[in-house]
Amino acid sequence: MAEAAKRPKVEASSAQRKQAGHGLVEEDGIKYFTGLNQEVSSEARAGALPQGQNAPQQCPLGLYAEQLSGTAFTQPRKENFRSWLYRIRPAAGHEPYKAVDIGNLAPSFADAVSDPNQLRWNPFPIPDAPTNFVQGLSTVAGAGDASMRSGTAFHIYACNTSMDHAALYNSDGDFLIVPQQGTLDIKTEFGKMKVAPNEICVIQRGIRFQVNVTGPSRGYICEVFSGHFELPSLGPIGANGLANPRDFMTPTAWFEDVDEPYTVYSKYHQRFFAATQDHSPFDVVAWHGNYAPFKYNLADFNVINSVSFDHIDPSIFTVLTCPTPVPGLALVDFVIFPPRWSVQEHTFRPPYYHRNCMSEFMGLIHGHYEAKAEGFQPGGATLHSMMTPHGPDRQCFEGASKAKLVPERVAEGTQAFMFETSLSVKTTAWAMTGSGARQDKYHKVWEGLPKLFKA
Ligand SMILES: O=C(O)Cc1cc(O)ccc1O
Ligand SMILES: [Fe+2]
Repeated sequence: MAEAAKRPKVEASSAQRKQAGHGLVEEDGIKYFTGLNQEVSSEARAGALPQGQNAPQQCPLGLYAEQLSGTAFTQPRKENFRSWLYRIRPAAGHEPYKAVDIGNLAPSFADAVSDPNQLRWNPFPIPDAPTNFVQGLSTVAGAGDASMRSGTAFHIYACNTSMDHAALYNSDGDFLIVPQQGTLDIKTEFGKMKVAPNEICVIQRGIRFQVNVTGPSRGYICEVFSGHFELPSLGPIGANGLANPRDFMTPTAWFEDVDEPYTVYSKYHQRFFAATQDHSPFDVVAWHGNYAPFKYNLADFNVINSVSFDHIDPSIFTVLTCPTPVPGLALVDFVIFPPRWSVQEHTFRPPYYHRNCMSEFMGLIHGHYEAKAEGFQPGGATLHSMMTPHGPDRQCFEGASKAKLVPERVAEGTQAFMFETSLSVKTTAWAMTGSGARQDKYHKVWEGLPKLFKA
């Protein structure tokens, strides 16, 4: 069999994805809708959704109707996101929220660290002591202010314990979660999602969710304080390519009717608050709308690149973008560096040396990043802030400037990614010292690049 034919197209759980009736697929025993931000309806009990109206005087099956708005009521129709939830009890029924001191969130970037240096971190440590997803959240970098709905934050989660009888919702923005180690079994108000390394998920503002793990688990989170992630426009690429809409998967309704104490955490102004209630918040029996979490397998990304010469800008690998009101300017682009063929002629093929008016935060899910010989490891990170010069290290430059330019598979068994923001980010004390993961000699990778100039 030819090499290419042997190479699996999809990794991990997507390999088992099956059609499961009209507009649905099934994976790991969970049914999902396919598509992105579509208007859908889902019932975990037949007859639970009212027909012809959202708020009947009495809802079917004795449920309460509740609207969850992801955009202002008045935003234009094609950007208007909201869902109607039909639940056993409304979300409003809980004891008062009290501030709790857990995790390492940065409540503000005003006093965070300004550092224009190239920054790199070893794999962030996963604690040995029992730590759940909420307790294991730490902010690395960011800019802006959640209360002004303006900005972004990059976090690491590192945990080993499930969120038993607990849920979290984020008032500050949307989470794009990138697992690096350990599969996440996520319960949400909209249903369940299983998200393995090399998959990502987006859980939008306000949605209650619970993260369950089976062992040491780590990953990256990009939080956006405004807007929502969407597919990039394809321009002259045409109607298909990059991340295709049908590969996005949204949970179908699932609920638990559990009258036991639950803690609900609220992330509000980048701080945690906790409230108790006497029942599970995962009591949504049916829902309809277009505001719902989703997941995506990065192995489904259709890679497009130069087949003639030169290194194409990494925007060609954009999976999702969170736009600003300025056309073409992202608050954050989520970009990957997937396995692919490299065929460019008379070209220095790795990333070029560059200085960017965007800030580039990179992580590695698995494998080895093409622009760095060593030192950038899975579970670690780099930050090249606005106008911070960077590019291939010396070893990579020397190899690639002399390499024989045959067609070559690059980044095989690898998945690096980038959160690229138009903001100028600051780092946190946790990132710079508390985590113990920062490499203080990173700048040395560019040391000794020889003078090749021939006058
Ligand atoms: O800096 C990086 O490694 C990311 C990156 C990759 C690339 O191919 C071109 C530009 C760029 O910023
Ligand atoms: Fe870069």
